[in-house]
Amino acid sequence: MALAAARRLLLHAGSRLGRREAVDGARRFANKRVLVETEGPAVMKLRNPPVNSLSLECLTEFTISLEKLENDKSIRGVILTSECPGIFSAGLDLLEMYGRNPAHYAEYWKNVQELWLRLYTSNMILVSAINGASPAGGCLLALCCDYRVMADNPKYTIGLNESLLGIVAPFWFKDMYVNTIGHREAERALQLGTLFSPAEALKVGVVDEVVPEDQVHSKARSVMTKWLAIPDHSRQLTKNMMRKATADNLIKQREADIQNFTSFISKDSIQKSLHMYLEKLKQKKG
Ligand SMILES: CCCCC/C=C/CCC/C=C/CC(=O)SCCNC(=O)CCNC(=O)[C@H](O)C(C)(C)COP(=O)(O)OP(=O)(O)OC[C@H]1O[C@@H](n2cnc3c(N)ncnc32)[C@H](O)[C@@H]1OP(=O)(O)O
Repeated sequence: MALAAARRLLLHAGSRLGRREAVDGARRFANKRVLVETEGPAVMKLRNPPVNSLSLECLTEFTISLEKLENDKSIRGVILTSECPGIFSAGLDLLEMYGRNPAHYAEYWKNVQELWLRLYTSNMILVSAINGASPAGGCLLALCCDYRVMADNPKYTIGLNESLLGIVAPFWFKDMYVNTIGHREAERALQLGTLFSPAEALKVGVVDEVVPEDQVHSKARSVMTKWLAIPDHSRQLTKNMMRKATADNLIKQREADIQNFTSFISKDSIQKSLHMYLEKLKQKKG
């Protein structure tokens, strides 16, 4: 209920902002954590500092922005990137999965599923300009895209590292990984929780291209131009043919997946693992 109300408020605020900024001449709309520019190829920028973690608010704003773009028939493609220096996205917000109650976990997971289903089955062309670290849920966002361009900076890593946190990537994360890099590579990377450097990610197929950091956005734009030259109807039908079974696999068991997540994440042993991981992140500073 609370989330539905927040969603209505955000939609309302989003459209108000949209109108005001259009009057200024810049075709863009924004909410607090997501900025969307629709001048030229549409660009969606995550801006949830310090690390673009996907908090419930961030997920909601992201989903709403995507919905608005999907409803605008003049927009055929979106570049997904980050406004936080050195970070694409740190993935799901650990604080949404730690020390909360089961109802909160269920609500959070429903919204994670929702964003994934929308991104993965989007009719639009999605290109990610990965301009920073992209672990776990950050990698998931990138994997939903049709093409991934990553900055050539060895400090940036990408991959599904859940097992390093003592948690398990859900079956639909795994399915998408298998679809992208094949069964053997996915099996190894998931068990080890591998975070790939850009060069390794390119080799294994987690990303499609690695370019110098200052060329990530221009490369993403030129990729978009190429993809936009393909007729929408044939490209969309092909994308649907490739992805539908994977998405349907979650759709048919959404409720069970929410229950699984809620009971798994509520376990004392899992909460303890998350606590230790969060402490490790804190200690890294000191
Ligand atoms: C068998 C049945 C299974 C059923 C299903 C069950 C499944 C559970 C599966 C759940 C899936 C989860 C997927 C995820 O996405 S989990 C999140 C994984 N993310 C990470 O591991 C990233 C952790 N972060 C980092 O590695 C680094 O922060 C960094 C992104 C590389 C950036 O490094 P740096 O620039 O040095 O910044 P700091 O490390 O100092 O961080 C700043 C600040 O941000 C906090 N933080 C970092 N990441 C997160 C996060 N993901 N969520 C929340 N908060 C985060 C960090 O703690 C610092 O906070 P303080 O300033 O307060 O210390």
